[in-house]
Amino acid sequence: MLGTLLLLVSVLLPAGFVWLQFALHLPARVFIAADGSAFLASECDAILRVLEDAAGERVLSGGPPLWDSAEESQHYLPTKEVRVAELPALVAATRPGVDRTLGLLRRLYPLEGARLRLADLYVARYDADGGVSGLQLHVDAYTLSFSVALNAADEYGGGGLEFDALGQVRREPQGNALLFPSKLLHRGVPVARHGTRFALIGLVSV
Ligand SMILES: O=C(O)CCC(=O)C(=O)O
Ligand SMILES: [Fe+2]
Repeated sequence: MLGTLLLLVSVLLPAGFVWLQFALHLPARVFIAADGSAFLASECDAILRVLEDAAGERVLSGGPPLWDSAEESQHYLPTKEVRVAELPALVAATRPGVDRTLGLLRRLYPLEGARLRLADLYVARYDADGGVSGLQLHVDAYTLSFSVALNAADEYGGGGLEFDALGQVRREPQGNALLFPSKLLHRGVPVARHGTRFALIGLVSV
């Protein structure tokens, strides 16, 4: 019994140490990947088209609504999310941009060559009328996070991603990605007045 316990501790200690290193020593910096360095506007349009088609098919087939599937959310908060892995066409449409974004994370944060693992990838939506309009202040469950603006900021009123420490709401143009350490407090500002905001969210463990 004691032998098993010791073995467990000796395995957990280095893993815990590595986690602490990254979680606590990452610079509290938010980077903006602009001008197609993360996602092209055309790739964002393609992603939204896949979602629109999938939502339509669900209605036709009488299946559960596409945007009803937030059980796997990391948040104990109401969200409207579609997991990318649920739809093969969504996996294909997001892959080039996700690969570029992971490359940027590798270059921008001091990760000492550590392997990055995409722990979760989903599209979040916020609607001005009805449903979920925003997401209250929180930290994410992993080490690094990114949020890609899938649609143009003039398609919704209010909205955007706010970082507590920056005291600034970022309403990015389509295709721009915000890259940040997961433990920086942030929130999805409620979409008010009109429209819908779509964001592709990636959570990365190191
Ligand atoms: O709305 C966003 O851009 C970020 C969403 C978010 O923080 C999350 O899903 O954890
Ligand atoms: Fe978050």
